[in-house]
Amino acid sequence: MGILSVPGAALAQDASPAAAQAAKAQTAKPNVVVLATGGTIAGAGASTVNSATYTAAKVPVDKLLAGLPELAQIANVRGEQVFQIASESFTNDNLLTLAKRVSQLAKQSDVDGIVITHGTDTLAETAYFLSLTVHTDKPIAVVGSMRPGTALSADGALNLVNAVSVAGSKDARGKGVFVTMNDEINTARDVNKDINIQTGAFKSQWGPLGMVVEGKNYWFRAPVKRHTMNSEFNIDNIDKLPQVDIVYAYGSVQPTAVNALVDAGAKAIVHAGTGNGSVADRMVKPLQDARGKGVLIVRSARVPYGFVLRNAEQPDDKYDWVVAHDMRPEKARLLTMLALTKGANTKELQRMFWEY
Ligand SMILES: NC(=O)C[C@H](N)C(=O)O
Repeated sequence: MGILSVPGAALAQDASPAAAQAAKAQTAKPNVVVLATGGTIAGAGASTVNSATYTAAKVPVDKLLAGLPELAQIANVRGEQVFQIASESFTNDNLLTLAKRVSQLAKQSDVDGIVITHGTDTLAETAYFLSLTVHTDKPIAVVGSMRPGTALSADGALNLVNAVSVAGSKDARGKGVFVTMNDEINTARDVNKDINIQTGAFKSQWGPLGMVVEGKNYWFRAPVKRHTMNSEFNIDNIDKLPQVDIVYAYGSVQPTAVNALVDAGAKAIVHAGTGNGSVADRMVKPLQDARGKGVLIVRSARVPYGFVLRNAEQPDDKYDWVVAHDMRPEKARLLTMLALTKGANTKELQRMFWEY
């Protein structure tokens, strides 16, 4: 073995404690904590051909990590089981518990990055919630899989290795919360689940930030919207989220749902409108009435791409409504809930939709 290949060989020239420490820091692996919440990445099917028929949230985190010896080459990894649920069953309480734990860990000097394993159905929502509420510049990677580990061509193993790699990387610092699926690094704000049966399910309409290939990150863009360190929301100060619900638009839609939600105490209603957030004529009055009772109205679109323009389709200024910009209804709901924890009015909420 040549002298150059001996780790710490440089110490031979300068054996001072400071130099030794610097050399150690250079070769030391990052400490990454994996918070497991369930989902298909922890799922198991009856046979290798069961890629879509299986039970989610079965495999405990220690078993998941033990099955991936590759992780030890990238980082010092330890796991914590926060929940064991399929992500369609996530609640506001789950979001609060998870975000508070992420925030605690991010403050620890012995943690360099955090990975959250999660079901894919609401993964993009949780990732966005974390990016809005956790004040840290440490990388947070949220990851899932489209196939259980028992299936042929299971995608969870590489997705998780890539998540740990990104969470442990210095070059990912300050860039917020990521979703690392299918070799791509997407920013939490933009990414959504767009396909429900293939491994390339997560897409951002504005493109990924980069890719992970063989444990190395290749960055092409950086997020421009406010997140993590620059957010005005802080999970350490939030213990409860207000009721915000979504009303879906379709031909023949009736005001039944809007009226029921107002009666049930909704503080805001996100309208998942057709086209550019358009609203059926028979829905305008019920939404105006809701606004009259103090309920915030957010006009979003059920169309997955593009963005809703203010005062196009409906006179938002006149009705005192807010537009969700390019946020899908389920993500618009999260930002609206957080805005309400600060007592935001429609003007402030609209400002937030432009900024986050
Ligand atoms: N691929 C998945 O993870 C889907 C599953 N239903 C979940 O979100 O937990």
